[in-house]
Amino acid sequence: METVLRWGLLSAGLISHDFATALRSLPRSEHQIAAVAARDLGRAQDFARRHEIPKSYGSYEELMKDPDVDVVYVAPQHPQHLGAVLQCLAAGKPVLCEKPLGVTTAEVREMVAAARARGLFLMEAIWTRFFPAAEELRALLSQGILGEVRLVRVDFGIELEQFLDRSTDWAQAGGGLLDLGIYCIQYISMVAGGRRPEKIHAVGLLHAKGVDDTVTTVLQYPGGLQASFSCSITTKLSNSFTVFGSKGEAEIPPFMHCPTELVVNGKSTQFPLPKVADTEKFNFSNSIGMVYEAQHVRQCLLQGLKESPVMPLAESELLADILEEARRQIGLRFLQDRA
Ligand SMILES: NC(=O)C1=CN([C@@H]2O[C@H](COP(=O)(O)OP(=O)(O)OC[C@H]3O[C@@H](n4cnc5c(N)ncnc54)[C@H](OP(=O)(O)O)[C@@H]3O)[C@@H](O)[C@H]2O)C=CC1
Ligand SMILES: O=C1OC[C@@H](O)[C@H](O)[C@H]1O
Repeated sequence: METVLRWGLLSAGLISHDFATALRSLPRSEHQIAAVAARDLGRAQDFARRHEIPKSYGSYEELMKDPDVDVVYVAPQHPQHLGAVLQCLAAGKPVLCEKPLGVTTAEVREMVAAARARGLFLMEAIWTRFFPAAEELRALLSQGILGEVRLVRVDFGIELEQFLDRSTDWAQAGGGLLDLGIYCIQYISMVAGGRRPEKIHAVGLLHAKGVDDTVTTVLQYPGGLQASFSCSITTKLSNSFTVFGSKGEAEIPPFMHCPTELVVNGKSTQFPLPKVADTEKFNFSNSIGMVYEAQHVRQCLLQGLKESPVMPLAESELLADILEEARRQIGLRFLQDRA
């Protein structure tokens, strides 16, 4: 593969706009956007004009056949990830798919198996892990700076119901767990070294529209590590993440899902975002930070990797398992859940 990575974007939606804006801030010798596809050609064309993308398609399938696309960024809403990812893999394209990779564990395992069967790269876009603050925390944990890690607390609550229709759309697998809770679980799993919890207990309030409104879950890992998280689409929470160990504590303040600060035993270190022109507007907080995951994907592909060592496929499966068990315990089922 040439050193320039040519992206194809599936969807002309909100996060796809942010990702395109972030990609355009990177050196063109390393990242270019070759094409965008949307269900509606007109919207794809408008998006392409906005982002100076040479090609636009009115169907995802057309983009997947484009030989000028090296990797596909899958960014429709949750329920559309499965079909798009499987089609991309069948077309021989490596994939970066937005979180959550799938709505159910069965969906995630189907995508993982397809990627492995075809020997193609697949990564769930848990962009948080690629921020310098998160990388620094991983390094400190591996050095044992906090001693034996004993307890993790994290929460993610935003009043999404007030401005994001999909957050309360049951048919689109809305709610807090899949959209926001996944960020909490990925931090807990990162601290736990990707190990499987031995106990999961979830309590939850369901929203009038049938999705999860606010959920609190506790987990226990072999060896005694305990973790708790809360997520909400109706209540603003602290949106911070804290790890307590036998020798100290580390905290990532809000917004922990796109971190620019790490506090270790009271000492703060800032990790400023890359500079971007004031004229560039984003739909979500700190989206310029999507450059980190894009650069990671390029490095993985240049090295011929089939999955990310930082966000491995087995861990995407584990995140899906934890999400599904929490949903089961609070009585939340989606269309995609098998009988
Ligand atoms: N990493 C991050 O920080 C963020 C990640 N995300 C993730 O990205 C994904 C998209 O979120 P967001 O951009 O806010 O979503 P949008 O509401 O912008 O929808 C994205 C696209 O999904 C497709 N779509 C929407 N509704 C339907 C439907 N009913 N049936 C079929 N397709 C539909 C459309 O694709 P088309 O354009 O082709 O018509 C739409 O443009 C989610 O999975 C979310 O978890 C979202 C926000 C932040
Ligand atoms: O990934 C996300 O991060 C920020 C939230 O506002 C958004 O709904 C979610 O999809």
